[in-house]
Amino acid sequence: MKRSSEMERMYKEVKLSLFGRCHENARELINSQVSNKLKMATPAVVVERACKFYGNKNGNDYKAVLQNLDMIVERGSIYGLLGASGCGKTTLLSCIVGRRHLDSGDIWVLGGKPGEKGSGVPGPRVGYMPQDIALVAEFSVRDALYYFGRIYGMSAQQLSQRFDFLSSLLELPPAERFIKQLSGGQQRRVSLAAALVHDPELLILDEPTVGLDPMLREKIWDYLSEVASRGTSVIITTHYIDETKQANTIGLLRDGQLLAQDSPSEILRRFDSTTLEEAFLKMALIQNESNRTNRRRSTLTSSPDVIPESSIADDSRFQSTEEFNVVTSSRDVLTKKDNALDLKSKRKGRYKAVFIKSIQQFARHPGGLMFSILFPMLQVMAFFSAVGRDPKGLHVAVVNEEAASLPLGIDMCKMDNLTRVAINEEHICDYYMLSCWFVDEMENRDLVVNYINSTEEAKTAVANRHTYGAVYFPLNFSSSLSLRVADGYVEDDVANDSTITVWLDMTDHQISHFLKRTFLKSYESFTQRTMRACGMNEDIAKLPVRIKTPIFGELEPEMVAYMAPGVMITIIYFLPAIVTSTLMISDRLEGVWERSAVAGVQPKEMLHVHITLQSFVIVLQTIEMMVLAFLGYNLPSKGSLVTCGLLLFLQGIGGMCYGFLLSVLCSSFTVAFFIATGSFYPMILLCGILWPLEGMPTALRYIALSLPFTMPSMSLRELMMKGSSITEYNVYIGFGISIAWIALILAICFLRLKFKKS
Ligand SMILES: Nc1ncnc2c1ncn2[C@@H]1O[C@H](COP(=O)(O)OP(=O)(O)OP(=O)(O)O)[C@@H](O)[C@H]1O
Repeated sequence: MKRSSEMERMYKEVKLSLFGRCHENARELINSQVSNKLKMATPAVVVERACKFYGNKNGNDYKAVLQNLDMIVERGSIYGLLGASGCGKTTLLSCIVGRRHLDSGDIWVLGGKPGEKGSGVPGPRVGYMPQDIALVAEFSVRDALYYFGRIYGMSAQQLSQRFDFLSSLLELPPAERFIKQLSGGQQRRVSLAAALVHDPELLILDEPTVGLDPMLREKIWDYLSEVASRGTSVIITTHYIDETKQANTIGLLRDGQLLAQDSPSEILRRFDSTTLEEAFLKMALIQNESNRTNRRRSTLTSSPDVIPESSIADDSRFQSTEEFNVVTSSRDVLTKKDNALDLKSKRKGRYKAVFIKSIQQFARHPGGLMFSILFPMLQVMAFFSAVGRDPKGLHVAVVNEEAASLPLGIDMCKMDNLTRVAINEEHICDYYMLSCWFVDEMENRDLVVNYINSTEEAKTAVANRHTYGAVYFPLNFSSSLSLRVADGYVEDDVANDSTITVWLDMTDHQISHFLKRTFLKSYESFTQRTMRACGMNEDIAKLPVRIKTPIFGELEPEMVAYMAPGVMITIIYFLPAIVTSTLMISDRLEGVWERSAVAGVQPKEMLHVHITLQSFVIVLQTIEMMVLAFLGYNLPSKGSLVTCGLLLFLQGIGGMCYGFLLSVLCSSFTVAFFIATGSFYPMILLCGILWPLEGMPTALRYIALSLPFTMPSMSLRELMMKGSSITEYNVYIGFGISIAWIALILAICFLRLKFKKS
C-alpha cells in the first residue's frame, strides 16, 4: 500500500498547487501533473514472480529458466545483470522487451506492459542491443544506424549529428564499410551505436562490452553513467563482474532467481567481501547449501514440485504484490492519446526504413540479384534451346543382304542410273534394289547408316550402344515386294522376304519413339516413290486413315509448345519461393527481424514491404520470361498475352506465399531446402508436363489436378495453344486454383504464427 498512498499524496499536492486557479481544464491539468510525477516515481522495469520454461512439460528438454523471479530497475539508474552463461539473462531481457512471454508472473516496463498498445515497448522508448550482432550484413556502418534512426522517426539532420557523435564515442569504423567486412569487436560497437542512436528512455544492452579494449569499455560506462544521470534507465548484462562497480544496482541471476539485488557497496558490505567476485562466490555457496537443505526437506515430504526458495535474497524480494499496486495501475502514466499520435507519425519512417533496408539487402547481394534476374533468363534459354527439337545424327545399323549379294555390294545403292522399277508387258511392276530407296529415305531424315554384314553383328552394335537400332533387308526384298504388291495372295516366305525387320534400343523413350516415327515416315515416302515410279496412285500406299488439319494445334505438334506453359509456371513459382524463404529465414536467424521488432517494426510492415518489392521483382521476371519466350524463341500464343502474364504473375505470388510458409515452418535453411526440394519434385512430376494426367490412376489424377502447378499449366496451355479467353472454364479454373492456393497457404501461415505466439 506504500506506493498507493504515495500516489494519493502526490494527487493532493498537485491539486493544492492548482487550487484557486480557475482553469476549465483543471482536472486534466491535475491528471497530467500527477502523471508526470508518477512517471518519475515509477520504476523503469518491474518484474514480479516471473516464471519461464522452455521445452515440452513432459519431455526431456523441459527446463525452468526463470523461477519466481522478482526484479526492479529504478528510473535513471544502471542495473547490472550478472550470471553464468546459460542462466537466463537473455531470456529475461527478451521478456522485458516484449519478444518473449512469461509462463506466469508480470512485467511492467516504463509504466506499461510490454507489447500492449501504446506502451511504446517494443518500440521507440527502448534501445535494445541483443547478444548477437543482429545487423544486416549488407549494411554499411552508416546504414545500420540510419536504419534504426529512421524506424524511430529521426530526421536526416538528427541522424547525421547523432552518427557523428556515436562514431567518435565508440570509435566506429569508417561509415561506408560494410558490416560483413568488420571484425567481431567492430560489429559489436556498431550494434551498440544502433541501440543508442535515438537516446531512448530505457537501454537494454546484452553484453555490449564483450571483446572491447578496457579503455573503450571505460568510455562506454562513463557514457552510460552520464545518460543515467539524465534520467535514462539502463539494464546491462556483462561477464566482466568488475565493471559493474559503476552500476547503481547489481542483480545476480542463478538458478532462475536473483541471489541479490542491491548496490555494489551494499553487496560488498553484506557479504563482508573486498571484491564483487568474492561476494558472488559466497552467495552461490549459500544458495547451494540452501538448495541441498530444501531438497532433503522435499524428499522427506515427498513433494517433488517444491521450488527451492532462495534464503539470501529474501530482503531484496518484494514483500507482497500490493507494494506494486501503483505500478499495476500506472499504465495511466502513458498519455495514450499522445502516444497513439506519436506512433502513427512514425509508421511512415518505419516503412521507409524497412524499404531501404530491403533494397540494400537485395541490391548488394550478388547471389540474390543473379538468382532473381539472371536465373529466369537462363532457365528459359536452357529450356528453349535444349527441349523440343528432333534428335539428329542417330546411328542405325543396316544389314542389306539384297545389296550385299551383288558384286558391287552396297555401292549399287549409289548408282543413280540403275532402273529400280520396270513395268513389264503385263503392266506389272518389277522392283530391283528397292532397299536402297528405303535407306535413302532414312538418310533424308538425318539418320546415320552404318552398314553391317550380319543381323547378329547389327544386334551386337545395338547392345554395345554403338547404334540406336538395327534394320534388316532380306536377300529377295525387292522381288518379294513386287509379288506382294502385284498379287495379294502370297506365301509366308514371300511375305517375310518383303518385310523389313527392325531391332531398337527402347530404353530411351524419346529416341526410340522418334526412331519408330522416322521408320514409319520413311516407309510412307518410300512406298509413295515406288507407286509413283510404277505409275500407280500414291494414295494406295498410305494408311486408309485420313488425319485432317487439326482443330487445335499443328499436325506435327511441337513438344516445346506443349511443355513451355508448365515450365514457365514452374520457374515463376520456384524463384520467389526460394528468395522469400531465404530472406525471411536469414533475417530471423541473424536476429534482424527480432531486433527490428523490438525497435517497433510490426511483422505486417515487414511483410508489406517484402510483398511490394517481391511483387515488383515478379513483374520483372514475368516480363523477362515472356519477352524471351514469345519474341526470342517465337513461342506461339493464340490467346491474350496480358492474360498469360496475369496468370504467370499470380503463380509468382503463389510461390512467394509458399516461401512465407517455408520460412514460418522451418527453423533453418537446410530444413527449408529439404521441404522445398521434396515438394517441388512431386509438383513438377504430377503437373502433366512430363506425362499426361490421363495416364495416371484416377485418385492420383485428382490429387495432381489440385496441386498448384497443374491446372494453371493447363490453363496457360489453353490460352497459348487454343486461344481461349479468361471467361472460359479451362482458363479461369487455373486462376481460381492459384488464388485458392494463395489463400490456403496464407491461412496456414497465419494459424501457425498465431499458434506459435500463444
Ligand atoms: N528457444 C529456446 N528453447 C529452448 N531452450 C532455450 C531457448 N533459448 C534459450 N534456451 C535455454 O535457456 C537457458 C538460458 O538461456 P539464455 O540465452 O537466456 O542464457 P544467458 O544467461 O543469456 O546465457 P549467455 O550468457 O551464455 O548468453 C539456456 O540453458 C538455453 O540453452
